[in-house]
Amino acid sequence: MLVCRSKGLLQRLLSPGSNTSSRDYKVAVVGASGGIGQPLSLLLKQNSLVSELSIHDMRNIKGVEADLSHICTSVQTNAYEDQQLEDCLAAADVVVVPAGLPRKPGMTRDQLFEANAGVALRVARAVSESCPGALLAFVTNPINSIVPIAAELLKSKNSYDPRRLFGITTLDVVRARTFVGDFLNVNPAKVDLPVIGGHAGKTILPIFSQCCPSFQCQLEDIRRLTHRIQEAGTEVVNAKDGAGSATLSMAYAAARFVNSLLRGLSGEPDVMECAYVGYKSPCLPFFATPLMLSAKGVEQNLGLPHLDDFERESLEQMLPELEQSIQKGVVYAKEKMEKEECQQECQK
Ligand SMILES: NC(=O)c1ccc[n+]([C@@H]2O[C@H](COP(=O)([O-])OP(=O)(O)OC[C@H]3O[C@@H](n4cnc5c(N)ncnc54)[C@H](O)[C@@H]3O)[C@@H](O)[C@H]2O)c1
Ligand SMILES: O=C(O)C[C@H](O)C(=O)O
Repeated sequence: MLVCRSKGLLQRLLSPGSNTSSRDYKVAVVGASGGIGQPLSLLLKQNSLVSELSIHDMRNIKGVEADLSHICTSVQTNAYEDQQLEDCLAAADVVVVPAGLPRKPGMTRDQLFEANAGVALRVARAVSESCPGALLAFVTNPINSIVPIAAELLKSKNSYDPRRLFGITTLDVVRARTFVGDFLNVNPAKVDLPVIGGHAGKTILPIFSQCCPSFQCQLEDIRRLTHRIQEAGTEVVNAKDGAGSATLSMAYAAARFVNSLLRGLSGEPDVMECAYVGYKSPCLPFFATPLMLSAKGVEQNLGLPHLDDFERESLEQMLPELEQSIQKGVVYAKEKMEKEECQQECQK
């Protein structure tokens, strides 16, 4: 008799590729014991599109599993320790990665590069081995470099599909909605506005000219709101005073993004999110824009929204920094992979 841990997995074995009409997905969370990973797993445990939640971390993952297992939803949770990453990711539909060090006050996101770049290589390699068709979404900072690193690794394994690799920038959108909601004294859930570029300081660019509801205000107010959105992460880092960066709001934003990916996978039409991708990106090889999602991952890159003069000027100003961050990731990945190849040759 065929015994299968997950309904989703059984279905995929019986009719591979049949998932577009199914609502029975396996989601893997890498870094699930962390400040983001735990509340994100809690939210995914309540998602009716998920049948299996596979969680991985280098520490304390069994404790997190025991805790989650006492929650009465039908989502089955399985935990994997450090060396079991490939098992954790086997046949996953979506892999979401909140693994890696967070900032402390005074640090830039780029200063996390050395600590976190290896996470991108390790997870991308495991995805290429265990679930090459999965949608892979990184939370890990510095996002602007982490996604290009993962892309290089996947290319080297012939598993790169730019429709399926994402840097999650949803928190910037969530913040933009919240701050505009406060400013206009309206429900933030009713506010819609795109945020483009990347995810660090001035590379985060909210497009107020496309805000719905539209509003008229002084350029000074737009500058102030833009600056607050660009520095919102630092606001939380400073308020936490050394205890880490945004975790709860990020878990909310990542859970929302994963839900949108799953809705796209399940064939729901018109699912849109802004995210940092390398599929038909305007301006640079990787760029956050509004996207239409589908069973393919990105169905369509909706490109740059219409920009006013202030937004066009801000876009021009961010491009050199974002380009440098992308290049830094690409160079790191190439050098690291070359070194590994050399070491393997030497060992033969
Ligand atoms: N994209 C965004 O908008 C955004 C927002 C907030 C935080 N972040 C980033 O998310 C990351 C995580 O933040 P946090 O507050 O949850 O940090 P945290 O330190 O609380 O948790 C990180 C977890 O990752 C685990 N980990 C580290 N390396 C790993 C590996 N190779 N494999 C598996 N697990 C690994 C750690 O054991 C830890 O449990 C940071 O890099 C942070 O800067 C991004
Ligand atoms: O600010 C950070 O370092 C975490 C995250 O990128 C955020 O925007 O909250």
